[in-house]
Amino acid sequence: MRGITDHVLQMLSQHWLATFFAVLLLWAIRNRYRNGLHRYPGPFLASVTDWWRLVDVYGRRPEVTHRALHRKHGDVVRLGPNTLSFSNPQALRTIYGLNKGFTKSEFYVVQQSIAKGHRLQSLFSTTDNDFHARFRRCVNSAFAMSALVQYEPFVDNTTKLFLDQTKNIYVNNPKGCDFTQWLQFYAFDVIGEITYSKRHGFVEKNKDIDGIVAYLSWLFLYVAPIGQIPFLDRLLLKNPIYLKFSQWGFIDATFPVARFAGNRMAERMPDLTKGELKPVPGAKSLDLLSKFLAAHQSHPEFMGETLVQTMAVSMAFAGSETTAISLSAVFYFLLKNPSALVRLQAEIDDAGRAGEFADSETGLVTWHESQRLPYLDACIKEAFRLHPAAGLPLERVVPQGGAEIAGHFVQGGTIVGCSAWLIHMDKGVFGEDADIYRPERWLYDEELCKTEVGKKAEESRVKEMNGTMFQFGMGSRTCIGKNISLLEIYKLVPSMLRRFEIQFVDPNQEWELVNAWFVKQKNFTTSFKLRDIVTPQHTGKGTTAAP
Ligand code: HEM
Repeated sequence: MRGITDHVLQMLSQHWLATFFAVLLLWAIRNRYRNGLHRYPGPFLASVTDWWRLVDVYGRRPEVTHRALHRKHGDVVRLGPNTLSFSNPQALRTIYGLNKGFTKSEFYVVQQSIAKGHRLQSLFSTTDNDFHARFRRCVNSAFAMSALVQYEPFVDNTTKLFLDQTKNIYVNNPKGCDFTQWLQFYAFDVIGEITYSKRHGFVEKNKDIDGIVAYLSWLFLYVAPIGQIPFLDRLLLKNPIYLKFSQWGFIDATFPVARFAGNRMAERMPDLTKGELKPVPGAKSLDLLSKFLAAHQSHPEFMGETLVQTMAVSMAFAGSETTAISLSAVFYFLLKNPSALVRLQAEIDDAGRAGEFADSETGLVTWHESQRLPYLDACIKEAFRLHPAAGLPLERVVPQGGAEIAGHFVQGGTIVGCSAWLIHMDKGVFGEDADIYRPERWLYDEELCKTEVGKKAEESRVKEMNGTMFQFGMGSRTCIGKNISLLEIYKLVPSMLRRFEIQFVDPNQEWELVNAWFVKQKNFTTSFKLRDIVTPQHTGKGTTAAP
């Protein structure tokens, strides 16, 4: 027996190059035929190695590749040896449906932040459905629509400051404004204020405090490609040696956002260093941190200090870049489509004349006032549709036993996902002109609504579009901060348009997109001029709209 082993080892060492290629070939064949996925079309290299998709994502425009591949191959495309992308909206209900047993893939684990050398398993990044369900139950009420009322004053503070600072810094400024960055400063400060009743200070200082924005941008640039081969993360940022050194205090691997959260918690809870999670006596606050602390008090066995901190950190992680990207998209498409901008401006000014806004001094619009502006709603939805923030398929692992997805049986363990960049282009749902910006598609066609049948058809058309929108994900892992981000967007857009005339500095300049998991815009430079805020017109019988 020993003789045979020696002989084989000798052969292998003599022919190591041939051995290496033979092993490589076997590995490629195994990958190619894995889980029966060879039936699905896609780039050949993608079927044998995940390096194909890593390189594609590293190119920073994977959504363009995904669209081209689906145009060529149809509804299902193989993006990796074990990965399928679905573009048919029917797939959404199965992959993201409640209690279907799909779990998030390891892509999300790469997004865990680190504090003092420890990974923070967050609501967003956990792959454990039971842990997630328990965690979500603890914090869900803090994000309910009814809680919005409590957060609106926080949003108002930052929005008023933002309007004033836009005036002070950017009105008639010949250099113009890097609008995406400016909106990101806004989104960071709003989320800081809602979470801790304290802004980070981006808008006041008009600068990236503690390099948080730059760090986050860098992190997403890392997460997007490395997430395609998550194992690499263990060799790089979550290298156990690096983490150990950090735990021993030799290096500081704490994410700046986590440090900010830690400092705010320490201010709020002086006894934190003694391991006690007790708020300052008498402190009264309606912010998110106070709600997470209340969740700790009602579920102390589950919601410990780490989870409270993780939740606070997640707010900045998940809620700033995404909101800023969506706000940028709303403004960008309006500026690129002057007829839509004119119509929206008219809707807002008419409401101003009709006395529908309580504030005629700062231009601030309340959430309730914004809900009475249907064309605003259409413009925001159309921007969400054409530029969803997340730019990669939201990956899920098929449960053991496999699943039928949009007419295809897929084996357990396969990674599957849908990208909003494809779903939102579905012509069957959004119309033949799905690839152009047309907010009117969200409004009922008045002509058709003249008959009962036509009205029903219009209602079901718009209902189907709403039900297919995927910018916030779907199912049990749908965005928990959706209502907060809508609060910001529906308030800020009309408030800005009441107060300023916004233009491109160079009308011919197109923005540049960088898809680093979230699709961030660059080269979106705008100028601002002050507008006279339209005030209510008094007719003697109260306030009425102008003709
Ligand atoms: C326009 C702004 C936003 C967009 C487009 C957006 C998008 C998303 C998407 C697509 C997901 C699901 C990811 C997946 O299934 O893989 C998600 C989850 C999440 N979002 Fe948002 N988000 C936004 C704003 C916010 C805000 C403001 C917060 C916090 C206040 C937030 C916190 C979260 C959290 C914690 C999750 C994980 C939820 C869970 O797994 O239970 N997001 N978001």
